[in-house]
Amino acid sequence: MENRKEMKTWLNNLGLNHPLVIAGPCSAETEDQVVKIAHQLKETDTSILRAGIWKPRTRPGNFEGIGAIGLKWLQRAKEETGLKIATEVANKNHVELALKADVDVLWIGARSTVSPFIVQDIADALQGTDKIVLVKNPVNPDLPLWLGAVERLHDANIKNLGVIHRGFSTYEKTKYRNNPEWQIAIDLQNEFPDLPLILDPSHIAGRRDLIFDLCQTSLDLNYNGIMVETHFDPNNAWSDAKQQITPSSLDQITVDLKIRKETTKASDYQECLQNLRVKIDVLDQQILDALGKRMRIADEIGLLKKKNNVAILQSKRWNSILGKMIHLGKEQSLSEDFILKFLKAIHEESIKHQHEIISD
Ligand SMILES: O=C(O)C(=O)C[C@]1(C(=O)O)C=C[C@@H](O)C=C1
Repeated sequence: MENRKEMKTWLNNLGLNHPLVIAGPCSAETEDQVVKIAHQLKETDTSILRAGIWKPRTRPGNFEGIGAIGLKWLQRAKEETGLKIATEVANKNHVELALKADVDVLWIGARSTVSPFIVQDIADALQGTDKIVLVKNPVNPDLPLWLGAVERLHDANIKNLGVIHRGFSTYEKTKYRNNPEWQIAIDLQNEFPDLPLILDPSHIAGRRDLIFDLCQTSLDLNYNGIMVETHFDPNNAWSDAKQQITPSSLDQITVDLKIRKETTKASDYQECLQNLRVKIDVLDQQILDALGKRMRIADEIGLLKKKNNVAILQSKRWNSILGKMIHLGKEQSLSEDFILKFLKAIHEESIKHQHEIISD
């Protein structure tokens, strides 16, 4: 699969002058709930109403979705509000029922994206559809697996594709329910700049107070839209109560979000930017020169160790470098996390060089 301008056609055809907003309850609970939320969302920037009908839960015993009856409620909401409707599909049966109910947007959930078997079954069932199909990232941080799922759909002649970034599972507890790992979405955009990319801040955050900041970060990273779980009574939602917000909070978020343009031709901006980028280019060159010089010294140490039959790894020395550099980094407003990543990469390369020298 290659990037093509036409990947964005379905999004452009919506004719929006703001990022795409997909919103609606985590789960369809009752007919009244779905229809009421749809009417409230109609008054916001929302174009697509979402609701889970079949809910994959981590552990059994939680509400697992209302099932096919919910599709009728979505259809009614669509008729009354004109919003497009979206739901998650996880197998051939779901696909058939959703297509029969004329669901406009089908998404593949994170737990399905991890399995090429499941994705292939869904792709086969969707073969050639003109519906919009969105692929959530797999639960594990694996870009090829995510793109592989999109490719399977693309190979099934499905043209209206997009991806949803919902974050990645981690064993350690962080402030997020699912770690954003923004770099993965940045790498995805580098490879497929025209594949519509939508943020699901609800599943990344797991709690409503983080949703605004996540949305703002995504817009600063050129995402094309957001998918936000909304409910008129979030605290009493049957699933994911902590991460849902009211339609009016969503409305406020879209008002407060700063939508930045991809770039501008304004001459003062271009001139200033050019000057600053020249400075960065010079510094990048200096950093590379310094890294090259450092590596040649590590090579000399490697030779010395070889002659004297000394081990490559010198933990005491390495820890003292780390401690000193973290301290110096702080003086330059560089985070400990960054300094650690940066130095570890240098150390790894240094060890690789010395290993080649010693085993030569
Ligand atoms: O000081 C050494 O012994 C080195 O080989 C240099 C170096 C480094 O790159 O800084 C590399 C490997 C050791 O684990 C410690 C430090």
